[in-house]
Amino acid sequence: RKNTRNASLHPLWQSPLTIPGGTRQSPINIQWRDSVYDPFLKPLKISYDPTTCLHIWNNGYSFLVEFDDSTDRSIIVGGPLENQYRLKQFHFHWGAINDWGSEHTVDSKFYPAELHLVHWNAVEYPNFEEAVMEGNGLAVIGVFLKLGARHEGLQTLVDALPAVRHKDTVIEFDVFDPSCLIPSCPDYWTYAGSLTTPPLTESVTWIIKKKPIEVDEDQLEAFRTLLFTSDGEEERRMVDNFRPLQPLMNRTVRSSFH
Ligand SMILES: NS(=O)(=O)c1ccc(B(O)O)cc1
Ligand SMILES: [Zn+2]
Repeated sequence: RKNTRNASLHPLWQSPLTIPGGTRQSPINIQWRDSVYDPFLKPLKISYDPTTCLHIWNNGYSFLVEFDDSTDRSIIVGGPLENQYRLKQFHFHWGAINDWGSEHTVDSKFYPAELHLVHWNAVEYPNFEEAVMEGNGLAVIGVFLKLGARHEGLQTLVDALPAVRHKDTVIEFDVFDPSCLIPSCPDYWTYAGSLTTPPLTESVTWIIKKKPIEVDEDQLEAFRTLLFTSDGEEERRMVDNFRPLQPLMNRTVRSSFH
């Protein structure tokens, strides 16, 4: 029988690789020499309250650490942002092997994994679901992970992963300060983009940190022990949960540094 599968569907998400009519899709390759230094970009100010941490869960795409976003206790402000944004969750994307795994690339180089800290514009919108639909609704900080020294802050997450091995499992996670996962170097790139998993809405101001954090092989391997599948289903290892690169189209990537 002719393969009638739609070749442009991404195997992982059974969704279009590109949004028809999409002009600001993510992820993209960041060509360092094409990025434009913007002297008006402010430093990004990050203030998280570790007690807003709620739980870790496996949603079948990644594992997410979710936060209480009912108040302004965990927020970011400044950088390219006109308002302050509330932290809702963070999660990762990674590969089956260390040669790939990140969603964004820098000069076409993949990192073995990428952290996304997802925030929404609580000044202009009543909740996350509304903000997801708006061009300035979300701000996601991207942090690259590279193979190196063991990351003690990440280890507390890694130790919890066996409890969320299957899709739709969740465990309580009372105190965690995600700023330990963000490099102290203030340098970042920023551009207008989208969510990288469905609903792929073009509502994200991306803030990609120039410096990666270091994690060790065992910590990356721990990510790869997670499953896309629910308990009782045939096991499929959660790896390569990153979206293919999307066209830059009519966008400029700005840098906060020379
Ligand atoms: N991978 S991502 O940070 O672009 C992202 C964030 C949130 C959601 B979502 O809440 O559906 C989807 C993708
Ligand atoms: Zn993501």
